[in-house]
Amino acid sequence: MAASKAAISPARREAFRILFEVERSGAHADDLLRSSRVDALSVADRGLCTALVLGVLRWQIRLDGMMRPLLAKPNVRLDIEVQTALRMGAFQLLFLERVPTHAAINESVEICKASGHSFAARMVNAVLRKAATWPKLSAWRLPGNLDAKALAEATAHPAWMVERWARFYGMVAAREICGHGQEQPDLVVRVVGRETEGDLTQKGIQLAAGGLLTAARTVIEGSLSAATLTDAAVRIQDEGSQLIGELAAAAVESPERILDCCAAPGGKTLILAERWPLAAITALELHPERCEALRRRVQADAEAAPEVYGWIAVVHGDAAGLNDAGLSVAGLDTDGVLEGPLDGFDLILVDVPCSGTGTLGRNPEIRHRLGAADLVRHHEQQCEILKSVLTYAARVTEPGKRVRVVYSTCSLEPEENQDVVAEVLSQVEGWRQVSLSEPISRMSELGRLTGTGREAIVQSLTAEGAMLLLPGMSVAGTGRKLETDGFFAALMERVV
Ligand SMILES: C[S@@+](CC[C@H](N)C(=O)[O-])C[C@H]1O[C@@H](n2cnc3c(N)ncnc32)[C@H](O)[C@@H]1O
Repeated sequence: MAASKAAISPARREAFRILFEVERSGAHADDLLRSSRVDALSVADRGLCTALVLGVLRWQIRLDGMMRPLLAKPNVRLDIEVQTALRMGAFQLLFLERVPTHAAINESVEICKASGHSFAARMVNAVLRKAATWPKLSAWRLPGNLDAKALAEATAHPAWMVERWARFYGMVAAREICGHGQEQPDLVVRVVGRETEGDLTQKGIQLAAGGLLTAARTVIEGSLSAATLTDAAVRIQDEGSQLIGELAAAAVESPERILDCCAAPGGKTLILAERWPLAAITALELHPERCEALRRRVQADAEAAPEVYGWIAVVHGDAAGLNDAGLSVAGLDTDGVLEGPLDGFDLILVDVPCSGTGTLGRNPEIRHRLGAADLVRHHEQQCEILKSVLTYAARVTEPGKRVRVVYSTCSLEPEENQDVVAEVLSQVEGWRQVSLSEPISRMSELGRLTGTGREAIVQSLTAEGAMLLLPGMSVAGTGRKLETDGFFAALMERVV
């Protein structure tokens, strides 16, 4: 329910609306923060709104744990509106140095009333007055010597998640992952076209070199509104995600036909197009709305930077059903520019839907929704997609022709990563896993990796030659930490 009283500042009103929606409908905060409503706020209000939304979601487990004992009935589930007003108030009191105590408390009380929950206003007021006496957490530092459960509590992560990371990757890595999950990730962009960096500087946006990739830029000053993004052909995309696109692009020396199997919103499709403007790219997406949005995006980007786009066909279809249905112009809803049959691919990217546990800094709400049982569901869906793609690719490719497939996720969970690759390779004939070292060397030779980028990737290679980027990890010999989301990529090829 919207909170609309004038006594509530626009930033807090919008933050409340987004947090309510995230909790009620399962929407992603990141999507809602990029809406035109947020764009319409002043720069300062946009900053406060973003800090409130992401901060509350990051610290929610800890905030709830601190406030629960103050409630008359600590185990009763509060209405979302009341719970959200409490979380917003407590977050401001504990983490935001420049928000006056009275503003944090009074506006939370007003939000509670304006959302139709006047009966809870006194309780919200009393709990937040108590919270105002607690020591600030804004200079938060992780204490040493924590076990996984204590680490989870200190960093507001679910214990089951942290216990798994500690088991798979060790306590040092678990600490780094959790620490990264509590920080605001860098805003990273990819600037496409020739004069756009200069355009951005004129608009007050300052960029610095990327950490891993020479084509990436970190925004160090200024605010990117939707208008800036459209005008300047600049795309917001985490560097880890850009890296997967770059790795896929470097997996085959000179691909002519590329299939991007799970393509929307299109970040990696557009990198493939940028790197191989002469290749015919088919971007497949299951969900009609996401497919339509991708089609519009491809069109807009091609108009903004025509020199880097060749042939991209956006196709609505199911990667898990490829082997039965195949890809055909007639059977699928295409953008009408297809020529010839959709087969004979030499490069395929399978960027499957996943739990997203590598992206908790950017998408903090994932930790509140995901359960251990969801990993089983993801694993089954991922195996189904990869198996369908490998079987289909082998069937439609001429004998003797090499096909390479990059499988990727933004998950840190073995069930979604190497377990999927191993299980599917044990079920299909004629495919093997190969090391990513060759595409990495190619990227290095082409000057696409920074020194830190090369170190980070080499350090992240598994025994099978897959890559697992753990967010927050220290990059050996550079004194730097990995600032990107976590990603997994594995390369497979058809045995010829
Ligand atoms: C991780 S996202 C892909 C991100 C994208 N590659 C990018 O870089 O922007 C996974 C996408 O796969 C789509 N998807 C899910 N199941 C699918 C299926 N069976 N076939 C095709 N696409 C699917 C989802 O709707 C979602 O858009």
